[in-house]
Amino acid sequence: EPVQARGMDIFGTLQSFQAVKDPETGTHYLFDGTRSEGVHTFKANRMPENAFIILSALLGMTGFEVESRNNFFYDPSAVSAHVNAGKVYDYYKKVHGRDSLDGEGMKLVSTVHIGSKWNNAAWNGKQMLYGDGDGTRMISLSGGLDVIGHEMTHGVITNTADINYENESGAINESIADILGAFAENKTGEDLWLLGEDIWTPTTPGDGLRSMSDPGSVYIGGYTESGYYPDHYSKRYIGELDKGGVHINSSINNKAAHLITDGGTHYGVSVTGIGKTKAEKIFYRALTHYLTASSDFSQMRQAAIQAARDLHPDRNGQPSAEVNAVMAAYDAVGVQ
Ligand SMILES: CCCCC[C@H](S)C(=O)N[C@@H](Cc1ccccc1)C(=O)N[C@@H](C)C(=O)O
Ligand SMILES: [Zn+2]
Repeated sequence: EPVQARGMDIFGTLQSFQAVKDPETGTHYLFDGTRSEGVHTFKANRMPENAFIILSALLGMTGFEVESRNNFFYDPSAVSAHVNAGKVYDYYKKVHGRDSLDGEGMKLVSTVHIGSKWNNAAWNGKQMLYGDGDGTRMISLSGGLDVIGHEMTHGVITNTADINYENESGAINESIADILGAFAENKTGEDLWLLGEDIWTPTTPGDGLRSMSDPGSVYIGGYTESGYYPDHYSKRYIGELDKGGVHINSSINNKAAHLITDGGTHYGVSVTGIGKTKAEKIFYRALTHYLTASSDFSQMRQAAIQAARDLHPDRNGQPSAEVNAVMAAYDAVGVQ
């Protein structure tokens, strides 16, 4: 039956959350039945990540129940994954009126300790998977609320536009995961626009895996001519690596989202920001009403403009400030 349980998250913060107790054995499980069909968090058995990703997708393998003693859970990665999944569930419910990833309350399944020192997290079409990080480049990825928002947004994408995961479509897929993941984390200031800042390079503060506000400030190595993430369509990566640069070119659309929200002048184009509350609804509506599996950057622009027009109609034949911000932002990053 449902019980209030406690445990330490990866930052050593005591968390209190929903779990269940097996009346026969008295064992507790990381299952929160208060959010639709539930939030269930498991641990893997150090199986290599590629094997686990495939087998869990094919066979529905989820790993093992997380053990506890006297209703206290001692696995910080699992506690972080469990608590953060609940927070992202609440974000989609409260802000977008969406009941879980499929809109019908589907169970949220996460498994932590995937692979060994794996510096990544994934969505395998059915559940979220989190690595522990190698301790230097990354720490347990389930500690990043924007990471969990990113992976769960892939779940929303699967159940809506189901955007392809390569080339321009893949970059849009990745960018929507970053945008709604960052908005779910709902930080303020520059931290809103950094991805993975809480679990990235524990000894270096203020950095992240990607920056939405200034993509070109983050070094990515030899993928691009400059060695930095692109912040304009003319600088996009064209090649085979990273499935055609899905984690590279996503920065172009991320920058558009930053400009729509906060405004700014980018390559001489000025945008008047409209704020997070409007921006997140425009991107959610673009995803759920206009994007498709093969959407490219140009179609992302059109989808965002149409979503903005739906939510903020023209007046006297003139586009609203919101529609103008979307058009200007895509002009600024060179997407027509
Ligand atoms: C092997 C399967 C790889 C799946 C890639 C997943 S969806 C992904 O994009 N993961 C994010 C994790 C993340 C998210 C936000 C902040 C930090 C890290 C990601 O960006 N992965 C990078 C490291 C990559 O796969 O290149
Ligand atoms: Zn992703």
